[in-house]
Amino acid sequence: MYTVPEGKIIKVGVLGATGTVGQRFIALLESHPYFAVHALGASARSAGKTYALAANWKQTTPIPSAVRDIEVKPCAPEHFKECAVVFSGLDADVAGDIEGAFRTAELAVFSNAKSYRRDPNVPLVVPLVNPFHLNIIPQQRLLHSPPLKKGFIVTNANCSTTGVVIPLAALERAFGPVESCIITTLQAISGAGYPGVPALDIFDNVVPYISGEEEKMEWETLKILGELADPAGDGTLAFDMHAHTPLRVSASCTRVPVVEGHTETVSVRFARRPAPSPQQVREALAAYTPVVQSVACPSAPRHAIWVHEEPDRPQPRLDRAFQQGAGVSVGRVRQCQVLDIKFVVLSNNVNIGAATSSIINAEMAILKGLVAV
Ligand SMILES: NC(=O)C1=CN([C@@H]2O[C@H](COP(=O)(O)OP(=O)(O)OC[C@H]3O[C@@H](n4cnc5c(N)ncnc54)[C@H](OP(=O)(O)O)[C@@H]3O)[C@@H](O)[C@H]2O)C=CC1
Ligand SMILES: N[C@@H](CC(=O)OP(=O)(O)O)C(=O)O
Repeated sequence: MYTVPEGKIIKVGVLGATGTVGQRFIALLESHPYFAVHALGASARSAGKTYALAANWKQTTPIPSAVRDIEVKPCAPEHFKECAVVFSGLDADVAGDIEGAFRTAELAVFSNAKSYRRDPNVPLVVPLVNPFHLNIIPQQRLLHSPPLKKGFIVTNANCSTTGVVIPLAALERAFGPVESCIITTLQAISGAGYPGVPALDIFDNVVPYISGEEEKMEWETLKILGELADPAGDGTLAFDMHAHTPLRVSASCTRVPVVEGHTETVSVRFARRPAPSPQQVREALAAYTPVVQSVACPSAPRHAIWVHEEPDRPQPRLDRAFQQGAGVSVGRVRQCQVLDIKFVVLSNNVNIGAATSSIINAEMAILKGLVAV
């Protein structure tokens, strides 16, 4: 493993820097031990302005002084060529073409958009779950036309998927495969970006539909919890989509009048009989230590999963800022009369659901020697 020498600065760029996720990147990177923001990109509406003028800043901390006067550039690779890492918070409508062009220009892209999540050579990485999926990057480079030396794309997951796969990974590590999982989400309005859902739609209301969200959750969970395998034994890697035991996931997604923090109610059935007890599940969740913690990624949370004993937790307003939103909070672990166990999970959709995941993924890729720094 590569170790970033003390005092070394790694230049990074942020695409979609003015948006909800982009602003969170900027806020988090301000105190990062070795990443320094070097270039910012957004649409033609913002390009040419200083960041302070272009961004309608909505974070609870002030705009970092180091970025206030940086000129926002169009999202073209030539403006980012000095960046070892490029984070993307681009709108999905444009992310596919722009991120693809950045990869072709030999840049390392860590994306929040859905555009490449289903690509068989692009890892879909929730850093507290499957950082070993980064191992497909050399193959991704090789299969690119022309083959690449440095460029690649890593995606992170849909924010609701992220919240649920962390406890599911902990349960699978402790008790073996989960067979079925039924999820209902209560998603915050910040998940829809800015300005997001109109006030007249969400105030005093619950909207029981988020376009494409249920399908993403049901599919992404299988890629993330699956293995990166070599099915033909010829060195060609492929994601096995949890093939060792079929995993059935059913998601129902709703939008609720919460600003930040996605709540999800989750019921699971294990393959193993007898199933673990609620107390065994609580202990396994609390004990879960992801690899990114043991290799000291600076943005990894100290507790991947915080297990609440109080009967009325987790709650978005109380728990979304815990550990800067880098872990998840679980509570109400109890017996399920239909499947085996049910619980509630709360994750910060803009932090571990988006920007924090990309940052830890980049830290891990650097430690693995996959990024030219
Ligand atoms: N919000 C969340 O909780 C999560 C979001 N995501 C994903 O992250 C991405 C960003 O989401 P979010 O921050 O919420 O979205 P926003 O709508 O808040 O921000 C979108 C960003 O994309 C930029 N942009 C839009 N059009 C163009 C263009 N033609 N060329 C260059 N830049 C453009 C905008 O720049 P400008 O200001 O100049 O218009 C802005 O910086 C999306 O793909 C989303 O699906 C993933 C997980 C969670
Ligand atoms: N759709 C999610 C956020 C998001 O943008 O997800 P994705 O990156 O999968 O499109 C939400 O509204 O909360």
